[in-house]
Amino acid sequence: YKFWNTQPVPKFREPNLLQTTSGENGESLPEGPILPDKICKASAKPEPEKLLEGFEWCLVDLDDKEELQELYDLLYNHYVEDTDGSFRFNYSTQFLAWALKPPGWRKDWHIGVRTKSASGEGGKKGKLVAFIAGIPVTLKVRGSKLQASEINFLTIHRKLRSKRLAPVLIKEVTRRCYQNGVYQALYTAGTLLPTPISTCRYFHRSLDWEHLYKTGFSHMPPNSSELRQKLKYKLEAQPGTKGLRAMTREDVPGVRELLGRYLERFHLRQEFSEEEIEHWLCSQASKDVVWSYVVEQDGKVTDFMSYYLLESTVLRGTRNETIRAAYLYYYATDAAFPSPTSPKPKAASLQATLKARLELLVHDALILAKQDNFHVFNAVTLLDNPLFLKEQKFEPGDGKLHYYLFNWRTALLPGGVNEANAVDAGRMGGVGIVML
Ligand SMILES: CCCCCCCCCCCCCC(=O)SCCNC(=O)CCNC(=O)[C@H](O)C(C)(C)COP(=O)(O)OP(=O)(O)OC[C@H]1O[C@@H](n2cnc3c(N)ncnc32)[C@H](O)[C@@H]1OP(=O)(O)O
Ligand SMILES: Cc1c(COc2ccc(F)c(F)c2F)oc2cccc(OCCCNCc3cccnc3)c12
Repeated sequence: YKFWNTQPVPKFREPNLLQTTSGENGESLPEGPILPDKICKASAKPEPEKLLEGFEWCLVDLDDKEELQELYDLLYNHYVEDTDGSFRFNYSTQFLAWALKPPGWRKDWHIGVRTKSASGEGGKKGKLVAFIAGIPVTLKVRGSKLQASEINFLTIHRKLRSKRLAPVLIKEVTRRCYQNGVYQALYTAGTLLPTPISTCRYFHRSLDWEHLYKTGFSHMPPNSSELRQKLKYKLEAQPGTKGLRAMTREDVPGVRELLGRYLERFHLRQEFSEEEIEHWLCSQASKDVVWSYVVEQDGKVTDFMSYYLLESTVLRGTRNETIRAAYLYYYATDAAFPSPTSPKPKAASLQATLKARLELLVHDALILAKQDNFHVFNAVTLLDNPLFLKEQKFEPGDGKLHYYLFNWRTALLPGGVNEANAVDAGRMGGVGIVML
């Protein structure tokens, strides 16, 4: 039987709020909202979506250690696994607090579903069995600036799957966004839903091949050996870039300016305030979650790069093994801009300069991550990543990362891969947002 009253079939066919620019008979439609703001606002009911008996809505208070732990436990046991169910993301409590409480965060966008506790009203809290979260984000999509929400960490307890609860959670977070005057949302998913605006692919660069082999993350390629694999991924003991040092709060204005200019080269990107740059890259909240480095030359920040820690639990093994993965986060370099002195360089030589610079920065990131005992370094084919993935020995992952923009019509964006799903540096300039 169904826990959830399947929503009455809507009288009219609900507009697909995820579509690209061509209409039914191929005519090109204008960029912009699919449902006008005032329609969204008017449609936001004052009451939450109905849940069937035995379940109730709740807010998950991430400032409460106990509730943060409950969320951690729900995700630890029921969040995303890789395609063949060998690994599951293990977002730490510090990571979740950092990811879900950026400047401007809203308590009413941390939405949970609990079982109704036996003692009815006001008794002990029931069990947290589902969650969905949104955070506020300022998006730039081609020429448009949107105050949107970023939706993430949608999770339903395994025992409550395939009961149409996900659409109820999505409707509820939509309602609360509308109530707050937010009519667009950005999210990623590994599953193919109506109309992604872009599709990327993730890549993995081995740092500790033996550990990845032992845990079943990596396999022995034909006619290779453990020694040969270790040699293939061997790294220098120290980074090589002159002027490379850990980012500090004093670097925030310089990094914000550099990143802002660098991201203008991508059709989909986020605008960051100084508070947001600090939060995401070098705050107390990002400690032990994000590592950020700058390159300072003649008192100026000319480059920066960062990566975040996200462990995965190994599900098959007996001993509760873990994979410590570093994920390439934001970076920027002034090698992307024509230098004011040299005459207008040809695009090809500018890209060659950028590629060379990014190789050095990412190679140093690999060395630093290896120093900190990470087992693997992951990256997605967004930003300028296609310029260095192959050379830096990243191998393709077995899934895709689809980007979705809810209630905003815009043309498809290149995701750094071609039709054959191979990395393609000719398909850059689209996605400039790194999703956690
Ligand atoms: C303006 C503001 C708007 C705000 C909202 C914007 C939209 C936000 C959208 C959410 C962004 C999330 C971003 C992330 O967090 S992506 C990570 C998602 N989480 C996981 O993968 C964790 C493990 N899996 C689960 O917990 C469940 O399997 C989930 C919860 C994923 C589905 O639960 P369940 O397996 O019990 O299924 P159901 O019977 O309830 O419902 C089946 C329906 O749900 C559709 N479905 C399945 N997976 C997803 C998915 N990842 N995004 C959107 N829709 C999804 C599916 O097409 C089907 O619809 P329809 O095709 O039959 O109609
Ligand atoms: C997703 C994803 C994978 C899929 O493979 C794994 C999934 C879970 C694991 F525990 C694991 F170890 C994987 F390799 O490998 C990645 C490497 C780099 C970045 C990745 O996703 C980044 C954004 C994930 N955010 C939300 C989300 C989560 C899951 C599916 N789709 C979207 C991924």
